[in-house]
Amino acid sequence: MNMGFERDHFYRDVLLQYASRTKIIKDCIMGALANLLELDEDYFINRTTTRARALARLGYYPPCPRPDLVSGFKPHYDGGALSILFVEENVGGLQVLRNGKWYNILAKPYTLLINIAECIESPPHRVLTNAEKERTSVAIFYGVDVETVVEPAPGLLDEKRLARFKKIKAEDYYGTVFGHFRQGKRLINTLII
Ligand SMILES: O=C(O)CCC(=O)C(=O)O
Ligand SMILES: [Fe+2]
Repeated sequence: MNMGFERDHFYRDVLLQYASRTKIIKDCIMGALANLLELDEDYFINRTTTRARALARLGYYPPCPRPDLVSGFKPHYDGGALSILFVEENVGGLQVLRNGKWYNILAKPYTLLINIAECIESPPHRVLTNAEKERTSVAIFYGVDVETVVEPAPGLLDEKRLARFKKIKAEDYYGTVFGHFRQGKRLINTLII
């Protein structure tokens, strides 16, 4: 019997089911966010659905004897539209930067952490290593439609609120965003007007 195949198959089914269910959450949040910003309710949903990529990243952080010297995940901004993160409870490590201070984000049982990503506005975050406990996480990154243009929403601009960033085709965004990340730079900074 090919146990490897059986396992892979099961794993794929679970991941697909998880991703399609969290996609419903993604659409709820995209709709609510558009409503809050007084844009058309479908504004973000239309740009993150048809040919949008979704990516899963499974993180395993082994215990590390020197958390003071080794980071789990360097400070970064998530790419795309929205990330949904499932982390182990009781193992901290995730931190978000706000007003120059890193805040611990603790996971409660049965909760998902939602992170707005860079095409809307991502907070910088990082993961610290833990000296005693191992940690696993499942992140699903919901991206933007490859045929869309990432731009300041026209509905949010007027003569007093001018665009602060140039537009970029989603295709070009994805083509260059990881290269910038690897170099410790931010693509968005190259779009400042
Ligand atoms: O593992 C985590 O808790 C966060 C990982 C993360 O920020 C990412 O994969 O972008
Ligand atoms: Fe992240």
